[in-house]
Amino acid sequence: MTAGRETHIRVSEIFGPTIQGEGVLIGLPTVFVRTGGCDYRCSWCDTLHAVDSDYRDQWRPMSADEIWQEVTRLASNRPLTVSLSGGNPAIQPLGPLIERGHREGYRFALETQGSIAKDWFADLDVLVLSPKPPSSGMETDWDAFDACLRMAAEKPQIALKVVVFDDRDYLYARAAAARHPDLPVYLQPGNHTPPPPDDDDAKVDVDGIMDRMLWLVDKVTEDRWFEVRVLPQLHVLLWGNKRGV
Ligand SMILES: C[S@@+](CC[C@H](N)C(=O)[O-])C[C@H]1O[C@@H](n2cnc3c(N)ncnc32)[C@H](O)[C@@H]1O
Ligand SMILES: Nc1nc2[nH]cc(C(=O)O)c2c(=O)[nH]1
Ligand code: SF4
Ligand SMILES: [Mg+2]
Repeated sequence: MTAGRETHIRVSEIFGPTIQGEGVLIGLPTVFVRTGGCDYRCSWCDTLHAVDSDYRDQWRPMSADEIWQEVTRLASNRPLTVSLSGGNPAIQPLGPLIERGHREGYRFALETQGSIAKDWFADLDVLVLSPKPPSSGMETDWDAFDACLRMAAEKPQIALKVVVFDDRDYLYARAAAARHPDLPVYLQPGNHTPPPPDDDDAKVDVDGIMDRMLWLVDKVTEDRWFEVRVLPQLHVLLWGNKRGV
């Protein structure tokens, strides 16, 4: 691998401004930089076009400079929060991009499952850690997760976000929250109708997601779990399974 390639970031898509549809920054205008490639393969992943290597030919190695030009063009040079997602963006060398954006007054939030720790996590403004519950088919490596927290070194704002499909997932979320009593926790009802990567118009069962949302609200209130927040994926309610929003 050449030195140049090591500094390049594999990008699946850059889009926005839109609003952040999930978790701690919900509703906030943002531009997304979605990287390509993931060390996980969750059974219900809604972003397979940035995970499955079948879509590799759609991912482009870009320099921090090239990405920055596109972000600032989309934002009309008005500083905003940039959301880094994927795939697993922690695989990519994002440090120089964050440094560049900070110099121009932008903020950075990152979404990752917590399986890979990077020293540049400490430069983020917001770190969203989204460990994966049993329904995903993935196993959580809590040592790796703890390494992510150590790398963040209490500098960014940190939130836990757990997708919940069923009772086992809910119990997993409770255990994850108990393990990290100082972190704010967001529960997100799973979308059981994630898009096949090639079908932008794939229908979403919004009623089904709302049923799961209501079930989750019942669970937390019955359990007197009063520190948690329960939020649907707002962008899915607004735009369904459409890509790039
Ligand atoms: C596509 S992932 C990319 C970032 C990173 N790989 C992660 O999982 O945190 C962004 C967020 O979408 C969530 N997500 C993925 N598929 C979903 C689905 N079918 N329903 C609800 N949330 C989903 C993930 O759990 C994660 O919190
Ligand atoms: N609007 C909007 N909000 C989001 N929050 C997390 C997203 C993601 O796919 O990581 C996402 C996304 O794709 N769009
Ligand atoms: S970790 Fe995130 S991007 Fe990777 S497969 Fe799971 S939900 Fe999709
Ligand atoms: Mg998404």
